[in-house]
Amino acid sequence: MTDLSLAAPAKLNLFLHITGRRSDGYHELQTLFQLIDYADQLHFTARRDGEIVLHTAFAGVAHEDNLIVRAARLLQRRAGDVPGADIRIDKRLPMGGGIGGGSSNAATTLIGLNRLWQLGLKRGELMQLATPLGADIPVFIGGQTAWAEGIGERLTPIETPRLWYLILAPKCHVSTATIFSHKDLTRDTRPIKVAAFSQGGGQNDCEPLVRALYPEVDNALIWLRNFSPHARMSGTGACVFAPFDSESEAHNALAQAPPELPGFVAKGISHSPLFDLGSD
Ligand SMILES: C[C@](O)(CO)[C@H](O)COP(=O)(O)OP(=O)(O)OC[C@H]1O[C@@H](n2ccc(N)nc2=O)[C@H](O)[C@@H]1O
Ligand SMILES: Nc1ncnc2c1ncn2[C@@H]1O[C@H](COP(=O)(O)OP(=O)(O)OP(=O)(O)O)[C@@H](O)[C@H]1O
Repeated sequence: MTDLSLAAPAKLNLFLHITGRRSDGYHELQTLFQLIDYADQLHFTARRDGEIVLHTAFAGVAHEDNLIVRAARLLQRRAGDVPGADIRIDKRLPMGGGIGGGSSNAATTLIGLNRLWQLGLKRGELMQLATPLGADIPVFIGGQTAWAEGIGERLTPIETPRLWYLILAPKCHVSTATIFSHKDLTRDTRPIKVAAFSQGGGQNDCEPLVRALYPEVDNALIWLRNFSPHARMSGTGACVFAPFDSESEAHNALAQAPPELPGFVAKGISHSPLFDLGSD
């Protein structure tokens, strides 16, 4: 019997500027993390023997490399003696899609096991613990749509217009590490203020490079721009998205998508279900 089931929602990077590079190789960036109501679902059950067992197999990802298992072990190391957990996941988010699937799974695991094991760690403590595991994890632990700086971990919650998004997942896998280490990546965008973004400024600095390397992403953006001039890539891709005022407009566009462009429609949300679970 499952003790706790929690969602792990996706994010879109409404824009992504790379403003510099730190001495440890990580990039300084500015982005707006828009949370959406499209999610994986994780199920946690306590064990008695201290083991962490993920029962759902992922193609191409070893058990110990899975961000769910790595997050659970991180918390276990921090907490010491814990009962362990059986974990299952209903996976919907495309892997390597730039919409934060792995990071969100890790965040939900930390919030879920913190509750299941009754550790009482505060949200800020979980965020700090998680940042070395993935720069995108803190925003999911926070559970709020946010403006982000630093390597993506300095977060300021922000209200965004209530929009629907059509997200397309071209059938290619883009490695975040490959894009961030590429010689042709633009790394010197000047920082902007929130107001400049709200007035229509901002772009995704990874987009030109990923489009050049992956024709599937390029074609997806060309197709989507027939419906919206605001179509953009999320993160380091491969997913691209466009905003719509209504759910029906987004579904109407999705219905016309060619077979090589699977996708889904999601609503932008200001708070995820995890927001109510963390304690500050
Ligand atoms: C592209 C974004 O998804 C935008 O939200 C994130 O910046 C990526 O976040 P993430 O997938 O959680 O990234 P990590 O797992 O921490 O790092 C993956 C790879 O991207 C590089 N990386 C990541 C974030 C960042 N600010 N600068 C980087 O250079 C890291 O060096 C690493 O090689
Ligand atoms: N639980 C997990 N879910 C998805 N991918 C995972 C998971 N654990 C490990 N991975 C590995 O991490 C890689 C990146 O996964 P993820 O879905 O987070 O990328 P992404 O969508 O590009 O995310 P981001 O926007 O954070 O860069 C995957 O290709 C996979 O090899």
